[in-house]
Amino acid sequence: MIRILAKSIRENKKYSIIAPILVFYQAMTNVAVPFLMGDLIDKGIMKGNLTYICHLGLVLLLLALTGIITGTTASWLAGRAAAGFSKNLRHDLFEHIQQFSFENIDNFSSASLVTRLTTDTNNLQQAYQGMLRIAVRAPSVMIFAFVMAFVVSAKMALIFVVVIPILTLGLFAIIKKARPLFHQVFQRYDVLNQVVREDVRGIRVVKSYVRQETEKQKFNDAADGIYDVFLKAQRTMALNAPLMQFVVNATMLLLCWFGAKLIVGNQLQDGQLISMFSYTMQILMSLNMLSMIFNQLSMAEASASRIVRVLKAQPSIESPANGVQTVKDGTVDFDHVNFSYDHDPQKLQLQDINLHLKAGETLGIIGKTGSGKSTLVSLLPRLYDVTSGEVQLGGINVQDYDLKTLRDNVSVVLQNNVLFSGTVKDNLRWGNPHATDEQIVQACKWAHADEFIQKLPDGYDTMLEQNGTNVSGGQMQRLCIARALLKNPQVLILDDSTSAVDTNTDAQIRQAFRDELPHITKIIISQRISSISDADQIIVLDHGKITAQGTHAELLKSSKLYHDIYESQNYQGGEHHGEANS
Ligand SMILES: Nc1ncnc2c1ncn2[C@@H]1O[C@H](COP(=O)(O)OP(=O)(O)OP(=O)(O)O)[C@@H](O)[C@H]1O
Repeated sequence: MIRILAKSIRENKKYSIIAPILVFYQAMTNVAVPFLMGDLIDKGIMKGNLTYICHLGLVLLLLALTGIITGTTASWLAGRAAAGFSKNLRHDLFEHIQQFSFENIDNFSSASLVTRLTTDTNNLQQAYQGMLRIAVRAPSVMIFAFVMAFVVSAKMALIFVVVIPILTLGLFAIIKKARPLFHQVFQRYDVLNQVVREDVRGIRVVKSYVRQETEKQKFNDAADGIYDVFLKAQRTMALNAPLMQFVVNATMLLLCWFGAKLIVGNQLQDGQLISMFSYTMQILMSLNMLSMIFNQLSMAEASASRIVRVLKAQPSIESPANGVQTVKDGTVDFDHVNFSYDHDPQKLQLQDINLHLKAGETLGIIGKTGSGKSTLVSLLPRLYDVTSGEVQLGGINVQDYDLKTLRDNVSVVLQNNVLFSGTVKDNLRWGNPHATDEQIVQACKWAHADEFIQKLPDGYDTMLEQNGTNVSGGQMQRLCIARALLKNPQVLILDDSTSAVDTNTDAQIRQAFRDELPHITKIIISQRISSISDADQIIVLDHGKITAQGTHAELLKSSKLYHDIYESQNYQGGEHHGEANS
């Protein structure tokens, strides 16, 4: 785990090495000061030796100054190293997630990937900063203060031999109790993130179904969940203060008692007793800091393992070495294709699919909800890989293509397509970053989007809100089709992508495809018979199987399901008057 995370340190390595060295130096100065102070009192002040006071005073001043400078520099370097580390880690995570297949995303869920990129990475940043400073400072101060205490007075230092194990046991018992609670806090943050994400993304649905109260309740439950566990954890951690107070006071009392005895017996000097007080504070405070950093590191461990799980996950679909770089044409073949999302041959979502499409042909796909239409088309651009059988494009197995080449040549307008914040033109250029303005306008004309874009306040430079909330559903679908056309693909897949477009415009878009883009193979999934009735061939899917195949006229005779859908859409003389009733 550490080896994988350490890869993200990179250019911050030098800061990560220098910071602990400076922290160590600062710790040494902190430990040296009480010893020299004691000396200054005993040999300088008590004996009225001004030269000694001046010399030692100067040394003390120098130590204090260098301690402050190294401490401040160390803080700055550790902060910089930790921020740089988390920036790299976030970048590495993001890059890795970009290579994920749909299956990988399904496995992690997008909400949990967001938490890992944000909350978990923040935890690691704080833990890393703590590691560079406190995890070095606390043990260094503790060990050296302990040694110095022995140097000053071995007899009195024996007090620490008794006190330190008691305090250590107490502190770690508290942490042991609080640790699982802190882990729970982070899990509950996941729940809160999920609720907020869902609500914010679906705010329009929430409002239209007047579900604000339910959503508020869900949010309150999640927020209260965090509050409750956090309160429990803090209640446990609050025991730290009385324990520390008790141990510090008890140690001071013991020191006073033994110290007074030793001073009376001339075995200890006043300055040495004062040094012992300082060392007591340093040792006990360091122990407290150690327990805190131990807690922070153990919390970060949970975040680290969640992040490493993502970094270790291999993309389930990768580009082959020396993949084919060109696609001859848009011929599509499905040869005895079976598919299961769970890789389980007993739970197939697609069964024995056989299809042959010549380049430029149009295939219509219709079937009930959940019959496997989207699944079928997702196999062509390798959004998922077949469980058995073979899918070919241009006569070559899709798995033999370079993945970018394949996806550039198979343009998919998905069912839940999204637009991103930016101008209309920016969004369209996702299809082809080098597209000229003329090419953009042309694609929009084919998709019947040009007309409404021209009417937008700034035309093609109009800003779109995230997910295209300032355009209508049908306009968004047409923009997505234009974006897909700009890729100049061999195959264009429209997965129910004109459902919000009126039938007239839908027909005009298909007409444009036929007239202007005859070389592109078109695969159209639709719930509307009118959207596919003029296709060269149509397949009817039912429970993952092709139950009928042919032209519109043939299917009306041969497929009862097709006929029923046709009837339910109230066709009269080829005119469409309704929607699919699947
Ligand atoms: N990511 C997924 N993981 C697991 N099962 C899935 C996944 N996506 C779809 N399924 C399942 O696969 C089957 C086919 O789903 P698919 O989305 O292909 O149907 P569809 O015909 O396109 O439906 P619709 O018309 O509603 O879009 C369904 O039973 C569905 O629950």
